[in-house]
Amino acid sequence: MPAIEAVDLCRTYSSRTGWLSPRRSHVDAVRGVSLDVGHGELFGLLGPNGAGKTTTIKMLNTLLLPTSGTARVLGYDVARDPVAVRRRIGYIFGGDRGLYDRLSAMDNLRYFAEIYHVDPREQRGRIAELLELVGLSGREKERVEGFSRGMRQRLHIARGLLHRPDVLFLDEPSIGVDPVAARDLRHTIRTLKERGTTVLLTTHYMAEADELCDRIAVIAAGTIQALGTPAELKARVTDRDILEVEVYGAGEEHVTRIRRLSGVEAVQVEERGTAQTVVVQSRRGTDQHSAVLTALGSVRVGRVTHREPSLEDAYVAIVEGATDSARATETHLMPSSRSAAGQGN
Ligand SMILES: Nc1ncnc2c1ncn2[C@@H]1O[C@H](COP(=O)(O)OP(=O)(O)OP(=O)(O)O)[C@@H](O)[C@H]1O
Repeated sequence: MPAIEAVDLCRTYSSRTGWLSPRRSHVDAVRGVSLDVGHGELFGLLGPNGAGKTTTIKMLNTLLLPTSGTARVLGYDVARDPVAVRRRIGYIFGGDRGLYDRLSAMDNLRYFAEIYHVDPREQRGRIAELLELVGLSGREKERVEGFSRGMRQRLHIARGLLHRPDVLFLDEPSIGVDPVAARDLRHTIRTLKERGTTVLLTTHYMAEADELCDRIAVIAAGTIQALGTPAELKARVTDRDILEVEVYGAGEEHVTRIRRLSGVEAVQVEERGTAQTVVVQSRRGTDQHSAVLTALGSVRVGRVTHREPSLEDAYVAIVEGATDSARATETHLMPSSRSAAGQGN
């Protein structure tokens, strides 16, 4: 039996908008997600903003009811047995919520230990052990308001582990933390895995996912687009050459021109202060160097480098593939919807 099992999970949000003439709108946030996470596995959920990651996690940890489909955590059905699920899981999300700033780290943990019904005789020992695990020993008497973002995140993790959950949901734990704090967080997450905790992690940082995850599901537009080990996902782009071009002031028209070049499979633009890095994925052997420079026209160009494909390139290829097929479906649907409108006139 897997630690987490989802079968065809769907969630539609319905909301009313407008006051005088209210209208109901629907968003299909998750559309048929199926996955299994093994005991002690560190499983990553990656995807662009709005892909449905948080909605999926919230259905698995009982905060949201699925519209359809089923999910079990440690054998308990999330919809029918939410209390049994909650007793055995921890949920840690990035950001500022969930801690009391005016209290010390120790008082925060004592307070949550009470809420989680941790046996009073065990509280002291467990809190000391968790402070050690997350590297906050010696800082426990300080108020949380003086903590850096990284320290807060580590305190969040300690809080989420107070009741010794077997399964931990980590929703973007490293959001907004500096590289050194992010490395410490990764160390903590790895230690949790070594201790046998099952972890479901969402992150926007590919290097983090590559380093930590046993398997990864890439989710876009509410469905799983690819699932496999980091090596398996990377294997999808081993037949590609990667060209990185540092530019100053490239616009959408330049990116579109590069996308249209024969042999180009995907283009991604990363903003880096005043500069941008245009990452061009092309079929292996189709040298794009001069064609890309021509497409950039008079845009100032800095360093140009060729490199091996990474997990991030695989991710971009998968997400762009999903966007292209969604566009193709829309285009495919458009003529018939137009003609339907035409018939009505
Ligand atoms: N409470 C809500 N009511 C209506 N729509 C919602 C609600 N929560 C999320 N959505 C919509 O559902 C879709 C999926 O959102 P979700 O937060 O699950 O994505 P995500 O992958 O976690 O995104 P991010 O990386 O930005 O956190 C988005 O289109 C979002 O706007």
